[in-house]
Amino acid sequence: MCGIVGIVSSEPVNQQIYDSLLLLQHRGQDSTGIATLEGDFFHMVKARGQVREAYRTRDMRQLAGTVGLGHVRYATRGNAAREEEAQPFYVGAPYGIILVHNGNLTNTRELTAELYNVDRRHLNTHSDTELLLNVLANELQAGIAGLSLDEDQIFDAVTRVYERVEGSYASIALIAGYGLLAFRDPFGIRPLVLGKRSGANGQDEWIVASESLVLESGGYEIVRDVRPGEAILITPDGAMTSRQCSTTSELVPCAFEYIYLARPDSVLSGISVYDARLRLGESLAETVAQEIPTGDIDVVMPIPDSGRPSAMQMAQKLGIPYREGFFKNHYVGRTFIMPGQAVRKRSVRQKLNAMSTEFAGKNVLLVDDSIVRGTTSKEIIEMARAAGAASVTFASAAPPVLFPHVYGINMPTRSELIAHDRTNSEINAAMGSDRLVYQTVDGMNRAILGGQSAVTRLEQSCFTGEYIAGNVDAEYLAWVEATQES
Ligand SMILES: O=P(O)(O)OC[C@H]1O[C@H](OP(=O)(O)OP(=O)(O)O)[C@H](O)[C@@H]1O
Ligand SMILES: NC(=O)CC[C@H](N)C(=O)O
Ligand SMILES: [Mg+2]
Repeated sequence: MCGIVGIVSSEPVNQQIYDSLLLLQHRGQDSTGIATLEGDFFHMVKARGQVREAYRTRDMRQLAGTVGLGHVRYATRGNAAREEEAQPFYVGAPYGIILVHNGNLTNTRELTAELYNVDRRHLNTHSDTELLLNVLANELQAGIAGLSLDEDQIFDAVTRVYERVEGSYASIALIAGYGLLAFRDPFGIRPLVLGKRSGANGQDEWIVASESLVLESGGYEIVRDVRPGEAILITPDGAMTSRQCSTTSELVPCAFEYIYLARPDSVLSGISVYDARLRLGESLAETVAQEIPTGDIDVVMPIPDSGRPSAMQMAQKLGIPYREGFFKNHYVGRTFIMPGQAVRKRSVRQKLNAMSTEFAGKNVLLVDDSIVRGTTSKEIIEMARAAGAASVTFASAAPPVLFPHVYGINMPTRSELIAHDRTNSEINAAMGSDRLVYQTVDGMNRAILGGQSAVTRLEQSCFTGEYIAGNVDAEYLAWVEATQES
């Protein structure tokens, strides 16, 4: 999961893109980049770290132009620390293309070989985004008849990208001289939302971004989600056209967006993230009520931040007081998306502090959105006990994470998942809790999909092991595990 944004405006876009990236920071903390198109020229600034520390005033001044895009990275392929892998990526031919990508490609080995052996293209990193850009460039090049490029040629090139590339990819590109191109993989695994507003001169101004909250904050009307398998082309003067470029498509958005990744105030594929989290809490409360006798729990407590909506709803449903016992240092950032286990472990302690007065002598029910490696929960349970809790029950609003996630969330190896190959009581023992309750897969589906009909199924491979896109088999998973860099 990364955050992406692209804007076509009647005014300079540098500040708007910066502001949008700040709003998407929760989707990636490794590196960030902004590119703008001024006439036929691109300007680009990329840096490691978070948005606030990455850009200087002189960088912002350099980013002239009324069309642009930006990225915050959470690495899933390649190396989080390598600055050359920060996005956007650029190729000089044909025309000059700059691209950002949220997602993860699954046929990178095949694409790497084809790009070298057949297309004669040089790759300078291990990033799958560089592959995606080169496939797009190659297909654009293949479709050129004369000197210039037209709409049909661009859309046809995207159709060929869909035929060659597997995995998940919500993507935005700038093509020098032509404008902005956005496309979303045929399953729409990662989110992409389209918005519009009227500029000071009456020109239509457009935005495409990972999450709807960016559109609302910029004063854009939410037009719709970019459809799975669709491409959208916007010229610098604000003319928008779209085409369904994939012959097959079905919207199957990633369940983990609703559980953890997205901000609660976003609506993705027509489903409010906040409402989904409330419903996850409601469904989890039903399981808790079946497994734990009433009166055994004194208080329900959330693990901030993402566990909060589910915990609130659980407390209400169970009729047990809701209390906040852990307080968060907001300057630490999200722990799960940090690269490397040592830094993740250290950061949990720096980030959360247990307030003894809330724990002393109490039987607490701690609620988190998910347990992945168990880094957060182990530390937290220890902290709750040290603060005087009489007993600690832990509840996860997501089902056990049993399988690697290969579509844009960095949980690639089975051995690092605390639930892998363990029974519930073994996980409970490994975490150090007195009792452990998980959401069921059915409960999760009902909760996230509840109350709407546009989405009928979710990408939920990390819970079920069923991979919808690409040829993800045992051999592939073993290869991913063996080549994981960060
Ligand atoms: O089992 P683990 O491997 O520890 O991963 C799961 C934890 O990581 C996330 O928190 P994070 O600190 O990233 O973000 P948050 O502040 O939004 O909860 C998530 O909310 C869980 O608390
Ligand atoms: N989380 C993502 O969307 C990552 C994008 C891309 N796979 C990278 O590693 O840079
Ligand atoms: Mg958390």
